[in-house]
Formats: sequence, C-alpha cells, structure tokens
Amino acid sequence: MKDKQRIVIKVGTSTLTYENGKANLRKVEKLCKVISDLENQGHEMVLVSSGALGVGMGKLGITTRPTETNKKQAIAAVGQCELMFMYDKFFGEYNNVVSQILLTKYVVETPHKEETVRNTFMSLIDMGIIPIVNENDSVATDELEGNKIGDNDQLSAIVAKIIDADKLIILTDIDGLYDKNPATNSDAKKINTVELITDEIKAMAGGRGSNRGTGGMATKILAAEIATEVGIDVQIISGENPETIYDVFEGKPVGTIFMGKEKDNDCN
Ligand SMILES: Nc1ncnc2c1ncn2[C@@H]1O[C@H](COP(=O)(O)OP(=O)(O)O)[C@@H](O)[C@H]1O
Ligand SMILES: N[C@@H](CCC(=O)OP(=O)(O)O)C(=O)O
Repeated sequence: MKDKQRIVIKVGTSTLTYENGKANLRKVEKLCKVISDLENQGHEMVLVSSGALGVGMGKLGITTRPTETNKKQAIAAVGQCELMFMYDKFFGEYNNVVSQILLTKYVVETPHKEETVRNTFMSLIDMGIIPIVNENDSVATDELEGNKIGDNDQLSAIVAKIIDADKLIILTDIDGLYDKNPATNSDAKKINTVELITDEIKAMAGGRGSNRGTGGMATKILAAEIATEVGIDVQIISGENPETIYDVFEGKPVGTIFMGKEKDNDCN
C-alpha cells in the first residue's frame, strides 16, 4: 500500500441524518475529524457527500419527501448551503480548508469538460484543500427523480476515475453487500470480497434501505463497476462509526471489497 494515497470517500444521506431527517452532528463531526486526520497524515482526501435534500428537509421542518422534482430541487438548494456550512465548521475546527464542487454525470461527456474538472480537483488537492462534491441538483434531476443513473454513488466513481484515485470508500447504513437485501431477508449473508462484478452479483442488490437514501445497493454496485473497470478498488463499509475508515487504510477486511481490475499498461 502506498504511503500517500488519493482516496475518494462517498457518504450517503442515511449516514448523515437521523430518521427524522435532522443532521446527525455527532457522525458528521467524527467523519470530518477522521478525514482531516488522514489529510494531515499526507493522504489526498476527496469527499463526495449526499444529504442536500435530507438536510434541507430537516432545516425546513418538512417530514414527507415531496414527489415533485422542482420542490426537491428547491429543498436541496437550501440543504446544500446547510451541508457546506456544517462541513466548513467541522473541518475548520481541525484546521482544514474545504471547497464545494457541484457536478453532473455530463462532466465526462467530452474530454475537454473532464480535463477542466480534473484541473480544478488537482489544483485544490495540490493546495491541501479538501474538495466536497455533490450532484448539482438544480440542473441534474436524475438523482432526485430516483433514476438509477446520475446518482452520487456513480458520481463518486466518476470522480475517482477522473482524479485517478487509489481507492473509493462508500459509507452507508449497512456494513457491505449481502447476497440479498437484509432489510427484507433475515437470512441474508455478507459478501466479503467481489473479484468480478457478474450478473449474479448485480442481482443481489435491492433498493434503498430508508426513505432518506436514494439508489440502495444497486447504484453502489454500478459505481463499483465504473471504478474497478479502471483498476480502482472499491470498499463499501458502514458509516455508523467513521473511524472504520482507518481500518480500510490499515488493510483490514471490513465491509465488502470490490477488487479493481489490473491496470492496462499497454500504451498502444
Ligand atoms: N444486497 C444488499 N446488501 C446490502 N444492502 C442492500 C442490499 N440490497 C438493498 N440494500 C439496501 O441498501 C441500503 C443502502 O443504500 P441507500 O439507502 O441508498 O443508502 P445511502 O444513503 O448510504 O446511499 C441498505 O440500507 C439496504 O437496505
Ligand atoms: N444529491 C441529492 C440526493 C443524494 C442521495 O440521496 O443519495 P444517497 O443518500 O447517496 O443515496 C442530495 O444531496 O440530497
């Protein structure tokens, strides 16, 4: 394992909020402390954070997730400010500077767009600033409309690919991929390692586990497919205790590890 690693961490709404939709400040603070500590160790950390809609609902006292996309967009616009306010405050307490990058999947539409975004990321990383990414919900509606494309799981894999990350860690409300959805199957068994994402693996994934999450395991497997294809390992772990991220750095077999394919060194 390299001494200095470039790591993308994706955290879902289910980890960042309580069931009543309010921000879980204890968890957010712990997450910021762990990421700051790893940045201080010399690693290059990037955070992809969901939660704009969830935190916005909490802030506005809205308890039922609206069905209209434009309403969800408006609430997410409120929540995104709140989310960045929290991150700025908590990372600031550990002397780390953060930045906000709002993207859509269309960032990889042309090599020019991709390069522009890569340059922004690399300048921030070189300056020791932690980029915090979310889908730009005001312009991209795929995620809020609940489609399986355009969600933050896949966006995190796209980011990992663009910046040539060493690893993508996905934090969620369950400790990895099970052979069936544990929310509805009490006999579901955890899969520790996935060497190849087959149709059988894809069939294991069900939808979201709470009314706060979006894509469930299905979008996490699609994300793993994007990243492993270009040689990036993906590890899905529980966000319950953000210190589990240290276990990943120590090479411990926590969660489910999706092995990145061998990088193709053929320049032809
Ligand atoms: N095969 C599976 N293994 C594990 N979790 C699964 C599986 N199928 C569906 N899920 C559900 O996926 C949920 C996590 O996804 P999601 O609710 O979208 O969370 P997040 O907000 O972290 O993205 C879990 O709570 C679980 O109920
Ligand atoms: N981009 C939106 C939706 C993200 C979302 O709910 O996704 P996730 O919690 O990762 O399943 C937001 O920040 O609320």
